[in-house]
Amino acid sequence: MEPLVNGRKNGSKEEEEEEERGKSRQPRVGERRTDAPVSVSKFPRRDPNSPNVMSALGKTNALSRSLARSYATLHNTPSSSKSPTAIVMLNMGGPSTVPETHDFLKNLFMDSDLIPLPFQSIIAPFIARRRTPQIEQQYTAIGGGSPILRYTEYQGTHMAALLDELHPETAPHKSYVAFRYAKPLTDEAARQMKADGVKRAVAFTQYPQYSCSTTGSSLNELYRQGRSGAVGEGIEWSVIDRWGTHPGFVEAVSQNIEAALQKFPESTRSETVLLFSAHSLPMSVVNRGDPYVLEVSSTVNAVMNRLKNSNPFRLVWQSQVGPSAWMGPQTSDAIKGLARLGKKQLVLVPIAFTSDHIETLYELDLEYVKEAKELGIDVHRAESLNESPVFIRALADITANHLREYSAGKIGPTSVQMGLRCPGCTNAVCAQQKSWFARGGR
Ligand SMILES: C=CC1=C(C)c2cc3[nH]c(cc4nc(cc5[nH]c(cc1n2)c(C)c5CCC(=O)O)C(CCC(=O)O)=C4C)c(C)c3C=C
Ligand code: FES
Ligand SMILES: [Fe+2]
Repeated sequence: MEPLVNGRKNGSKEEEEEEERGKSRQPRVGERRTDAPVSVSKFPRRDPNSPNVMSALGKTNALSRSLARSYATLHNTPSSSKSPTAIVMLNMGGPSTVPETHDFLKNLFMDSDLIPLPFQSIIAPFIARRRTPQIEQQYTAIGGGSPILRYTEYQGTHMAALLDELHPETAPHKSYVAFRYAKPLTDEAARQMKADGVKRAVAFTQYPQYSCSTTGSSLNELYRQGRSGAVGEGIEWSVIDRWGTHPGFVEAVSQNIEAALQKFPESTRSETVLLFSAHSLPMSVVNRGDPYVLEVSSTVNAVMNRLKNSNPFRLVWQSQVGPSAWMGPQTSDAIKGLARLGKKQLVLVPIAFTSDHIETLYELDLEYVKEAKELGIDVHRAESLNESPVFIRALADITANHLREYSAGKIGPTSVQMGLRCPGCTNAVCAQQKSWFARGGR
């Protein structure tokens, strides 16, 4: 981002003209819009000739100014004395620095919602210790840690700034990061919310597609914290539990795919295979009735519709851990298979995670891209959503719609789909969590 002066850039004539022109166009991230409800058309299509999404959207002085206008909110300091509406960004997190890797892995292997192990409290620390050197080496290779916290904070603060304008009735809004395995953990977010005197909170999963091993685990933890009073008393909770086919999210992903496709010669571009890659799930979880595989497939379908099926595609699965059976085909095997079938051009598309992390920066960029190149394939990866203004606008749109419909009594605290447990679920906490949130956290 460009440097800001007192939260606002020095105004130039060019900027003023841009502002004047802007009165007749769609608002950009952080810009005020009071005349109409948020709609799909506000997720602008990118210019296929421009090099990246930011410039296509006009990463202009006006955008910098509009972001600057929200500077106080960026630092998450609600300006009024009214307690903020909390938007709790749920995600797994990652070690921000290499030495945090062990604690991250220990928390991860201790989570029986993710990996149920016999004698978990004894075996989990042992596995975490054994796995730490290899994973530390991967975080070192991607620059010394996971960027998930940096991106989640960026996305959350910018989303909250937009929300103040899109839904002033519940302003001020403040985003809180609640990671499941890395700092800031859910209890840290709870402490901050309690200190801020929060009375209304939205649990907003940052996994677009629902899995009981990801969003479900985060909600179980939030339920434990909420029930214990750690977040404060008398909070009214609601949940945004999935949004894998939201038009703004689909648009943001599609724009990044289009940008990657531009890197291929026009004459052969349409032959490029789009390989959507999502974190795999153990077959035991799939067969329990977990909705993730179906929901990731729905995202892919929506993206391909938005791209007017311009290219052949497959959905493949990466990052399986351990010896048990996982959802396939594995990304690595799919690349080898496509090479064998004579495919020469490939775009790898991360589809189940919204910011860069070890799977994109290490597994896709360092392992699979290298592997594909060695097999004679020209390969590019679609960028992760990271700081995409189209994506941040989508986050704000999802939340504003949720708050609006909830206030109007059109929806309850949880989605209809969230009420249904997996047919094979034997986890009592899932039942307690779902009914606690369905009562608005009471
Ligand atoms: C949608 C995303 C993810 C699903 C679904 C998911 C399921 C899942 N994961 C494991 C085990 C591990 N995952 C690990 C890292 C990791 N997982 C995801 C996302 C999903 N996991 C991400 C984004 C990351 C990396 C975080 C980062 O900062 O980069 C790890 C640790 C790394 C390693 O040891 O390989 C494990 C272990 C299971 C068992 C599972 C489904 C049950
Ligand atoms: S495992 Fe899916 S609801 Fe419990
Ligand atoms: Fe994982």
